Amino acid sequence: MTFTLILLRHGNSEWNTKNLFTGWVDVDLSDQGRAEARRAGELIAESGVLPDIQYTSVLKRAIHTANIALEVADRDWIDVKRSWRLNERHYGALQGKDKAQTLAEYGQEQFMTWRRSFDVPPPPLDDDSEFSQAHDPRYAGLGADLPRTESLKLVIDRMLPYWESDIKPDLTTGKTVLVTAHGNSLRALVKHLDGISDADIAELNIPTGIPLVYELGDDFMPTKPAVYLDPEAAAAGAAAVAAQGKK
Ligand SMILES: O=C(O)[C@@H](CO)OP(=O)(O)O
Repeated sequence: MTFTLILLRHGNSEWNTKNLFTGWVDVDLSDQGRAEARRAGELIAESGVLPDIQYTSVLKRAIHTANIALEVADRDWIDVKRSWRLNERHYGALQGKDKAQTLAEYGQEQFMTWRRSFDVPPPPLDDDSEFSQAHDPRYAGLGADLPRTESLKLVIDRMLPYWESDIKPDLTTGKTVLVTAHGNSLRALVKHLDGISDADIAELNIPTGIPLVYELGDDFMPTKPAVYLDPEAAAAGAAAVAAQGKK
């Protein structure tokens, strides 16, 4: 028995366009992002790999990407489940900061440690910051689970229990599952699925708006390498993410 999982990073957001660290700040898609979401829907429809259930984070850039893509693919009627556990990595005190300015201020090594190291979180974000989620009603029930900063390791720690408790059981019923989430929450899931080491995950960047299709075996691990539905655009998109901060 094999299972089908589609991963989709949200389209370009208003803060991707401005080159700002985003994390849990709930910014919307840019016009480019909405176009990428439509293209994702076309790619899904053309591939014939049609989702039966969709998962998203609780952030609107992922929710809107899924809505647009599924409408284009004529699958906007499928069930939806949302969880904060699929949110972007909480970027701590970097949320709202300009990536290029941060690189210039702190230097390449510190910048890359914050962005891509496995287990070094940025400094925590103050609850009084305009970019804090401490008083956001959607997280009212989280209590001590509400992060003030996260490393990729901490994202894995909060995301994998949800993979086990919700996503895997839906896959087990034979449903094709679409997970629409974020650069770093998807890096966390891809690290798990592809068995990428703590060191090598630094090199992995996920492009916006291009569906990535996995075939999983009985052990819920890939039976073969995952495939981007537009490999050329995916390579260019991943390179653009890697270069952020340099402009
Ligand atoms: O700012 C962010 O939240 C993320 C994704 O856009 O950025 P990065 O790729 O630098 O981890």
